[in-house]
Amino acid sequence: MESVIEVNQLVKKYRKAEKPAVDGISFEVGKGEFFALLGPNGAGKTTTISILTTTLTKTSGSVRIAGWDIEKDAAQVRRNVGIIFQNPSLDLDLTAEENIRLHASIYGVFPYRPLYRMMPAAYRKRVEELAEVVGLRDNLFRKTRGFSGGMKRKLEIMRSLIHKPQILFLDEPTQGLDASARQSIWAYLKQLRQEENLTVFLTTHYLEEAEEADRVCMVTGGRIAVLGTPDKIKRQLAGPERIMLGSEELESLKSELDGLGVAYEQQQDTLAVFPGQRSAQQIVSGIRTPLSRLDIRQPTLEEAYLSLIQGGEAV
Ligand SMILES: Nc1ncnc2c1ncn2[C@@H]1O[C@H](COP(=O)(O)OP(=O)(O)OP(=O)(O)O)[C@@H](O)[C@H]1O
Repeated sequence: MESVIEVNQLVKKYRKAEKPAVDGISFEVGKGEFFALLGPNGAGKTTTISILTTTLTKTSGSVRIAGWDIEKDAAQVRRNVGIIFQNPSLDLDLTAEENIRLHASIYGVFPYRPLYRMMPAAYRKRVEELAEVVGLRDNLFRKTRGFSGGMKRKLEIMRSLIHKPQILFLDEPTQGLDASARQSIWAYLKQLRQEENLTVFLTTHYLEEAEEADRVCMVTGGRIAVLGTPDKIKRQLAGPERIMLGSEELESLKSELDGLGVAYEQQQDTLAVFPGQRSAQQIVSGIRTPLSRLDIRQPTLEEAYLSLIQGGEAV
């Protein structure tokens, strides 16, 4: 897969800081990929995303975005990325559309005209398409001061996509939004990824959002602790799947499991069985004791994340 983000041995040491906020990280993100950067407070996520979007200078290392060097070709990098930061940065005295128009002309995507109807047809078409998908069509010409948090976020997403960037950077984009606003923003981003092959680079504290990612990179203390698909991370950090067994005759079940030589752990009236090299089917077919519960539980990303931050050290 073609890489659109290439980060090599990136280091950022703030002035007067004792140790680097970002301490030699390297990774690549492929075109169209959904990549999530996850980590506890102070891990270095905002620092990393700020360097990648040219709003902060690095100490050392190299970064290429859409093939362009973030320092030598900063203008081209900016043309190819859309950015949504933690704090909304809309002008509340302008209408939704005016906010977008201003942004589009600052970026040099469309020339500024004082009225919407005087803007080029291509601009109006893009605005209307985006407004339709995010569901802001009826509010496009209203002042943003009265917008809810969710509406403001949707407008920011529209604004960040007006110049058809290849990569969208989102720094905790759904912070402070309710579950339904979060869900509709994610549904919209999914649609864009499918329709425009957009690459999405996300930092988040919401683990269920990272669960949807193609790959997750967990950072702690400015270093990569683990990088891979959510499935790989779960297996690596939270251990393998468990078979959850319940029975009215728990003692008999335990002695059968002992006889089969499989490891298990009692959790109240349920036994969590660790299948090891065997399949769940092989284990269950060796059991005669009647079962009242049988299910297979995968570790969640939440469990993986907790085991990482409690463990503290890089895996
Ligand atoms: N402008 C700054 N000057 C000095 N140190 C800073 C500055 N910005 C961040 N830091 C430090 O760099 C480290 C990484 O911070 P950063 O904001 O990148 O982490 P984060 O993972 O985004 O955290 P959060 O989830 O809380 O946003 C922290 O120790 C922080 O205190």
